[in-house]
Amino acid sequence: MPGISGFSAYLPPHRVNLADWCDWTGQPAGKVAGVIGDSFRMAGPEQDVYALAASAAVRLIEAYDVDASAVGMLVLGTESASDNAAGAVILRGMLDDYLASRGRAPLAADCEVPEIKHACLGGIYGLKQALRYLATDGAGRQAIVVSADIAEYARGSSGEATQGAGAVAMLLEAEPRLLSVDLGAAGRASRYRGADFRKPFARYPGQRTDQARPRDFPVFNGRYSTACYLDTVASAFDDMAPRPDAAGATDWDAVFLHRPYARMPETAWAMLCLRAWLADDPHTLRAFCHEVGVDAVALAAELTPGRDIGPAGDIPLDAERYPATTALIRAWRRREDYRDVVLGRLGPGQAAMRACGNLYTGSLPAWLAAGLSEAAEQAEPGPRWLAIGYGSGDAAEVLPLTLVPGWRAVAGRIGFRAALDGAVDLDQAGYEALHEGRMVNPAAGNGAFVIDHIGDRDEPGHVDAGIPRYAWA
Ligand SMILES: CC(C)(COP(=O)([O-])OP(=O)([O-])OC[C@H]1O[C@@H](n2cnc3c(N)ncnc32)[C@H](O)[C@@H]1OP(=O)([O-])[O-])[C@@H](O)C(=O)NCCC(=O)NCCSC(=O)C[C@@](C)(O)CC(=O)[O-]
Repeated sequence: MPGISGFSAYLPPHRVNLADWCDWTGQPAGKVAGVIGDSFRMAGPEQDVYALAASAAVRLIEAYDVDASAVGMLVLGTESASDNAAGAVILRGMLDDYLASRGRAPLAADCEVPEIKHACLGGIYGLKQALRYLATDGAGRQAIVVSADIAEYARGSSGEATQGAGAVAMLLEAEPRLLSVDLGAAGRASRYRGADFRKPFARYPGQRTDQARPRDFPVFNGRYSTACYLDTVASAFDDMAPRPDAAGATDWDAVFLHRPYARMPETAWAMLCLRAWLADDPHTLRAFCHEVGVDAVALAAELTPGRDIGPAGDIPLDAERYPATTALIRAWRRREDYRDVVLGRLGPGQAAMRACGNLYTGSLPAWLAAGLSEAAEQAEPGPRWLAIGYGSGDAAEVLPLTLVPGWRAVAGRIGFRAALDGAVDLDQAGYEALHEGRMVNPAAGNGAFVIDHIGDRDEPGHVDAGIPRYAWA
């Protein structure tokens, strides 16, 4: 069964500490630390998403001594594309230049180079495409999948604390050295709803200039998007074929979910656990509902995926959309068994992830990489892992994974903690400057791609206006 043989991560050095950000903005530090995390990274104007992606891919090639000529597919999953023609081929160009500068062979001439977009799910869709390639016409080859994004929200919006930037590259093989991926047992779901989270161009073709937005930041209904996440993840979970080695619906050794901020995966997993509890032992769940004053019938209705979650709008989950579920989860958090059943099953690597922010497509691969790095230092982690990807718009994928024999030595090469090193903390002026696309001290470099210059020629025979040229610095 094909799967994952390596991970590498690249995060740009500019860092915003959320405690500082709370001081600058007057947001409640206790809530932000409890719900969101510790910090996030920002790309400087000298780095676009292709520079981030190539920086992660170079780390992968070096860490796993990849023979680029054996790579038959290079996929880029991103929702931060700055070129609407092609994307992964730009990444390919940077990798070929890097390899040539070291006297090494370029990527194979027959390497496929798709860029895939579906909000935060593009990298997981890319992973599935590459696994199918390895299982069919790409037999005997390797594939690289890079998930890279720059997650920015307008200042003053509810998403501002959940920004981030970075890239995670994965090496895939038919005989994986870290995790096999059981595509045959995977679950998936998608549906079209109203405006949960979109990124229309700042000025839509044909739109009047005075109606244009200043930047193409996301247009989103934050709290509505959390309800979409919960509902579609539950649908994809139900779509998963039962595995013979999984005793119960939630009987996994470690679960990893798309992680826009710390609390979101916890709530989603707690809800999936409640559904399993309702199916396996409705009597004790009803008794618990009674004890804490939650309507058990309303709870059962809320736990059924695919129901009408109402129109988009800024309503908290505990108001009209999931009142019984959130009340019960809050009560469950105070019980001892919540620690084992819910928190104890969420994957390792969470402390490292609190420092990352939302990496959009890179968020779930980063958690897997952080989890493997941390698990490699633990006694004997259980082998049955589950990855749950989600992308607004909205769609979810559930992938059963298995740690393969010998994974520990290979996980030691991921070095996720090292990828977090070298951060440069921003002050308020620096944060605001970067957010507005102005240069503060260029912090990239020391082994990363940067934009060297942007072409400006627009004459016959010499047209490169707007096309970035990159340098390895
Ligand atoms: C998601 C929101 C709206 C959350 O914004 P918010 O203001 O934190 O929302 P809230 O008021 O509903 O509170 C959330 C939690 O904070 C708790 N809380 C309240 N007060 C306190 C306090 N004093 N101390 C401690 N905790 C406190 C509150 O009780 C609740 O916890 P719960 O018990 O329900 O889990 C915001 O972060 C946002 O707009 N984010 C951007 C959108 C987003 O991340 N959506 C997530 C789902 S969609 C997704 O993941 C896809 C995405 C975004 O990554 C994009 C893509 O796919 O491309």
